[in-house]
Amino acid sequence: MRDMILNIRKIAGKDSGKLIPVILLSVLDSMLNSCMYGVMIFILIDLADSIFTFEKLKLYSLILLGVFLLRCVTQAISLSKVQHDGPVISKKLRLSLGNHIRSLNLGFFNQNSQGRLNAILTTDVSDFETILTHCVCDLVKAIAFSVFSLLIAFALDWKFGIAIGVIALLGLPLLNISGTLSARSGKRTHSAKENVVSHLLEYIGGIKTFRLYNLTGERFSRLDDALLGLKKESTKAELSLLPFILSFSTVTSCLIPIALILGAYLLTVQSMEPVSFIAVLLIAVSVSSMMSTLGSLYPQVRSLNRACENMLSVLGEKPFSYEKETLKASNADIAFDHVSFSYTGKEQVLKDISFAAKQGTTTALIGPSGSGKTTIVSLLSRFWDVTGGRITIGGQDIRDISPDALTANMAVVFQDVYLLNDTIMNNIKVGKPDASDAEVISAARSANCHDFIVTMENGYDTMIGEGGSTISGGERQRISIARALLKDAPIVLLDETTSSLDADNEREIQAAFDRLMQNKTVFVIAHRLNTIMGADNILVLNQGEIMEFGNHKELMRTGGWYAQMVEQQRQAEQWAV
Ligand SMILES: Nc1ncnc2c1ncn2[C@@H]1O[C@H](COP(=O)(O)OP(=O)(O)OP(=O)(O)O)[C@@H](O)[C@H]1O
Repeated sequence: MRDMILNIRKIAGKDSGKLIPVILLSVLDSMLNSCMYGVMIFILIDLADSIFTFEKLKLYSLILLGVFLLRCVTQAISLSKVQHDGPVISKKLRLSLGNHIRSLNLGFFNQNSQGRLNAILTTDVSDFETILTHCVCDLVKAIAFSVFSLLIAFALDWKFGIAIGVIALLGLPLLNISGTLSARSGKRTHSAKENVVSHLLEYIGGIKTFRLYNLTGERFSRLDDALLGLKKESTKAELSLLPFILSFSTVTSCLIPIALILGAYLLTVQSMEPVSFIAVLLIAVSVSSMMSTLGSLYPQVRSLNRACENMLSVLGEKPFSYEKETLKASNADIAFDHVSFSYTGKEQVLKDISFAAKQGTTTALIGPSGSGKTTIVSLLSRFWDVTGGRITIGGQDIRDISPDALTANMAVVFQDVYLLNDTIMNNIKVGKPDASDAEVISAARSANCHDFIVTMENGYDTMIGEGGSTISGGERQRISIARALLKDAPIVLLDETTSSLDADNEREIQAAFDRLMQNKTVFVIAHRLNTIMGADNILVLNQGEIMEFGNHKELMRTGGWYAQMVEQQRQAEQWAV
């Protein structure tokens, strides 16, 4: 329990303090509830003593009405606080989780499936909110009511107080076992849920591929298996808890017959008034039902720890460290200084890479598939941190600069163009959120996408589906080029930029890039050699090592891998002619 409270404080921070008034109001509500029983006992005593007058009726009615109204107010305040604070806590939590995830290197996503992250951001956050704001308060009410009732029972007759206390103590181990079981089975059910979400996301995202390869049936059966797994785990969880919840409620139900037998005995030996006997029976019935509520709430509250642990596992991941919020460099010269890198910590993907790219120059990265071209560009964008050596911009180590400041200085057009589920106008404005419509249109013209945009039904206000699913690959790429043009950043990273364009488009786009590249430091990954022959430097990579470095002429003179590739391409073109 102590761990859980510490975890709640770690996660909700100052917001966990918002719970204190709600918990106090719950205690007050339970106290008022017990008061009503107290008043009823007084009425019974007065009736038994035949001193129940009209004046007393008025007094008791007034007290009961007052207590009732006070309870209404208490519950209204508590409920409105819960309704207000709950969504605030979950909103802040989702934002802080999202913000934290944003600051992590991409290795985090290699180790955490989309299904797991999805389950944490949705299920765990809403479980945390619901359990914390509703179940915890109900649990406090049930405990407080039982304690107050126990005190009243003691006041009426200490023997009844002891009887209720003993029953409660007998139930505690059962309650503890069901809480522990619930926590364990909750973990298994949660991981089955993660599995379902992963399969669901894969099924939706890969539906085109599955259809093309006739895999819809097989993939659907995997999803079906995952759903079956979830059903099994949920049923197992319910069934494993059932005996303990039932035993707990049987033990607590024993309160009523015990009170009856004990009361009957005390009545016969004349050590108890009949009226006290009836009052004690009333208390036994209400405590018994309150303890049953406790039995079903406690396992739920214990599962709060699972949600806390999952969220803390994300929040505990170390974000990128940096010293400076802005990049203050006099130029955009980029240098790789003995850089090595491994995604897994085992296999070296880049080995001792050193080269310099001066501002205003274009460096083309070429080499066989898997040689490390994309990795170089990813390291420059600080999607990952180098494992050896350093990368500098204008002499500053990029690890000293905040990832936001770094990417603010880069315009990127990667292979996988992701467009938002928003209008074309807003998708291009991603490059410069405060750009005017005229600037957007000018960038779109330069990227050769204005013409196709204006033919669309709503022009620049046309909505693009999630990921850009409603437009063609070439159109998606040209919109992302317009974004890069609009951003006009000092560093430009291009990855396979012209692969989805036809020859006419490619010429026009190339002209737009030539304008964009002026006085910028450009890195371009291209498989077609004719697009990079004019580059200032060509870096040929092989298995993570620099094989050749120089401009087209220099590399042709050395007659290495690059020269062979150019020769092969020439011959292929001649064959084609
Ligand atoms: N996220 C990742 N986790 C683990 N290994 C990775 C990851 N991304 C790439 N790799 C591995 O790193 C190596 C270099 O990959 P990279 O994508 O940089 O090559 P590339 O030269 O750009 O290839 P291509 O031309 O096919 O795009 C490959 O062996 C690849 O399998």
